[in-house]
Amino acid sequence: MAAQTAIDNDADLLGFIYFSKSPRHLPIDSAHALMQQARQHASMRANKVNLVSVVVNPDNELLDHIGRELKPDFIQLHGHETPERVADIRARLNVPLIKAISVSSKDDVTAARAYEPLVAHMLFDAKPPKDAALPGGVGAKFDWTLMEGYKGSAPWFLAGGLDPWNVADAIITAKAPMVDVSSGVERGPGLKDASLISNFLKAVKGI
Ligand SMILES: O=C(O)c1ccccc1NCC(=O)[C@H](O)[C@H](O)COP(=O)(O)O
Repeated sequence: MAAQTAIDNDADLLGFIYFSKSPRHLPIDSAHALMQQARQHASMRANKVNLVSVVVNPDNELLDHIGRELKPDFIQLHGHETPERVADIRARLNVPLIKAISVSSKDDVTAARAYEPLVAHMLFDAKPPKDAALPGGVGAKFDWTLMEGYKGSAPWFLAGGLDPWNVADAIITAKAPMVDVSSGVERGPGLKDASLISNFLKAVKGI
């Protein structure tokens, strides 16, 4: 299981996608089973791993369902949720939030300020191509130097087009405290690859 490889290589967080257009989409029952296995594996190894439910413009019904059934450590909002909507979600759920921002310019990075008081972490991902079916997980990179001077009020994630070969350079260039990856550790859409996962984590931990 990919999650086990990630845990064995000291990943801090694992994401479980709830978005039906994604090749990584996991219905709630499947996510529940995988998250249970991941929690058991982490506790056997005395590793702490945080489990993240990733959603896109979720309605309240879905959020309540995820909160109740999956009990994730974080919920990642990867759509066009406004700061007002994020504030509503924060008031509704007792789950720390991660807000993803699609970046193609410095203004996108500046837009993060409005979310910072509302969330545990920001995640900066590349703006997907216009015709993309997915808002994330498409392997698109952005100019990492756009993160220059961004401090953030909490540790933040860099994402988008990262892989075992470029992640060290990305961390150094963007001065990123944390990174997130999806397609860069896959051998095909939705097919996580154990050796890519372990090489990615070795590259990150080796800095
Ligand atoms: O990965 C998906 O399929 C996905 C679908 C819908 C919303 C978000 C999604 N992924 C979110 C992530 O946090 C990815 O890790 C991030 O976008 C980077 O992806 P990649 O460029 O493929 O590493």
